[in-house]
Amino acid sequence: GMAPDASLSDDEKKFFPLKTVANVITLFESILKRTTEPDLALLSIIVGCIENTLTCNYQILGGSKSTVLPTAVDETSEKVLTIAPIRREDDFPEIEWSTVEALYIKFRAVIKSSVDLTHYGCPEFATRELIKRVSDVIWNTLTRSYYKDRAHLQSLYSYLTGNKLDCFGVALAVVAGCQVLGYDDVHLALSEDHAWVIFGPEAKETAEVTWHGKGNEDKRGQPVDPGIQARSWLYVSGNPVICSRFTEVASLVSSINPSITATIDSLEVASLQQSLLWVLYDTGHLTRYPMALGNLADLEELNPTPGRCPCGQLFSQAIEVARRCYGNSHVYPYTYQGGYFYRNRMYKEALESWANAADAIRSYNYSREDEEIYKEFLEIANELIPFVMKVEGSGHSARSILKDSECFAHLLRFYDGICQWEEGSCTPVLHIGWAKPLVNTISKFDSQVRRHVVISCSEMTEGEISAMKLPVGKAEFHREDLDANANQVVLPWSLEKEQKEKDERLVDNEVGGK
Ligand SMILES: FC(F)(F)Cc1cc2c(N3CCN(c4nnc(C(F)(F)F)s4)CC3)ncnc2s1
Repeated sequence: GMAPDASLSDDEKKFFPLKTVANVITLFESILKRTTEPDLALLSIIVGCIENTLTCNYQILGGSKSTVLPTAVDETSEKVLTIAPIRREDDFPEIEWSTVEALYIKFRAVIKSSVDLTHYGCPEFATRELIKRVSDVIWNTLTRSYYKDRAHLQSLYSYLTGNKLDCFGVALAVVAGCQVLGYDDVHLALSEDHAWVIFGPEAKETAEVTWHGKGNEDKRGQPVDPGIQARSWLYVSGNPVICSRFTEVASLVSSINPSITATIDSLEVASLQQSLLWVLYDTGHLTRYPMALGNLADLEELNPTPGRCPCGQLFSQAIEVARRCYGNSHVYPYTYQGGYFYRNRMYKEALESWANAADAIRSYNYSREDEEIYKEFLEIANELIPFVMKVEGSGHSARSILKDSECFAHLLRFYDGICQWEEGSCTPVLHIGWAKPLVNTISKFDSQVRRHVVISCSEMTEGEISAMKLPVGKAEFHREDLDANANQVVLPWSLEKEQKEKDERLVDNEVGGK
C-alpha cells in the first residue's frame, strides 16, 4: 500500500537497491504505468543520484601520468579516473532506498516548512504569490556563488546534497515543490533555451521562476511578457512545450548529462538515459517534445538500439512535431538533423536542414537574450559550412555539391534567413566576421551553377514563375515573405560583376568556337 508521505508502493520499494540500468527501467515503468501522477522530486533524486555517483566521483590524474590504470577505489572512496579499456556494465552504484527516501523527505520538509499555505488562503489553484514564494525558497537555499553552467546541476539530488542548481534545475525544483504542496495546476513551460511555469484554472497564467543567461536581471514572479515573447526566439513566439507531469518526467530524463569530462561520457548513464527515453517514447510522452526526440536520436546515433527505428527517423519526427504543433517556430529540430547529416558526410542534406533552420529563425527579431541560437548559426556559417566547402572543393567529381544548384539555393536560403532575422532587430546579427566565410563559400560555387539559380520572389505569380520555363535541374529560390521594398535577392555585388565578366568570357568563347 502507499505510505502517506512516501511516493512509492511497498512493491516498488522492493526494486531497491537499484544495481543495474534494467532495475531503474523496471521501477520507472512501474511508476509511469500507475495512474497517480509521477512524483517529480522522487524521480529527479533517483536519476540525479545515479548520474552524480557515476560522473562526479572522479579526480583527473595529473597530465604526466598518461598510463592506463585499472579502476581503483581508494579508502576515501574517491575513484581515480582511469581510461579503463572496457567499462563493465555492472560498474553501477548500488542505490539504497534509504538514501533516496532521506533526500525525498528532506525536500518535502524544506518546502512544507517554508511555505505556510494558510498565508495564501489555501487556494485550490496556485497563485502567483505562492509560486514566487516557492521560487524564493529554492533561490534562497542555493549556494551564494558557483559556476552556473557546470554539468550535473539540473537535479534535486544536486540541490539537496550540494545546494546547487542550473537554470533548468530551479524551474524543475519549483514545479516539484508545488507538487509537494498539492498544486497540480503548476506545470513547466519549455522553450529551446528557457523555462517558466503555467498555472491557474485554465492554465493560462504564466510566471518566471528562474534566471536566464548571464548578466540578465531575473524576472522571477512576473508573467512572461507577451510583447517580448512575440518576437524573440527565447520565448519561441508563444509556442513553448507545455508539460504535463509525464512530459516533466521526460524533461528531467532529457536533462540527464552522461559527461564525465568534455571528452568522456559514462556509458552507464548514457545507457540509462537512452532506455528511459524509449520508455517515455513508448508511453507517448515524447510525442510533443521535439528536443527530447532529438536527444534520443543523438543517443541512438552513437549506440543504435536493435529493433528500434533508425535515428534519422527520430530527427524527422522531431521536425514534424515542431511544424505541426509549434508553428515551425523551433530551430533546434533542424540543427539536430543538420548536425546528424554533417557528421555522416551527407552535406547536401545538411545544407537543406540548415536552410530550414534559417527559415525558422527568419520571422524573429534578434534580441540580446538569444545568444545561444546566434552561436549555433555562427558555428554553422563560419565552421561547418566552410569545412564542407573545403572537403567538397577538393573533389572535382561532377556530383560535387559545388556544381549543384539546389545546394547553392539552400545556401542562399540559409544566409537570407539570417539576414531577415536581423532586419527589424534592435541588435545586429551579422558583422565583418561573417562576411569573409560568406563570400568565400558563395564564390566556391561554379559560375555555371550560380547562373542556374533563379531567385524568384513572392510578388511573382505562380504563372509568371512557371512561364520562366526553367530548364530541368534549375533550383528555384522562393522568398515567401518579402519586405515590400526589397523584392529581389541581390548577390554580393562583387559576385555579380565577376558573374558578368565570366558570362561575357563564356559567350566570347562560345562565339570564338574555342
Ligand atoms: F529548460 C531550458 F531552459 F533548459 C530549455 C530547455 C533545453 C532542453 C534540452 N536541450 C537544449 C538543446 N539541446 C541541444 N542539443 N543539441 C542541439 C542541436 F544544436 F544539435 F540542435 S540543441 C540539448 C538539450 N533538451 C530537452 N529539454 C530542454 S528544455
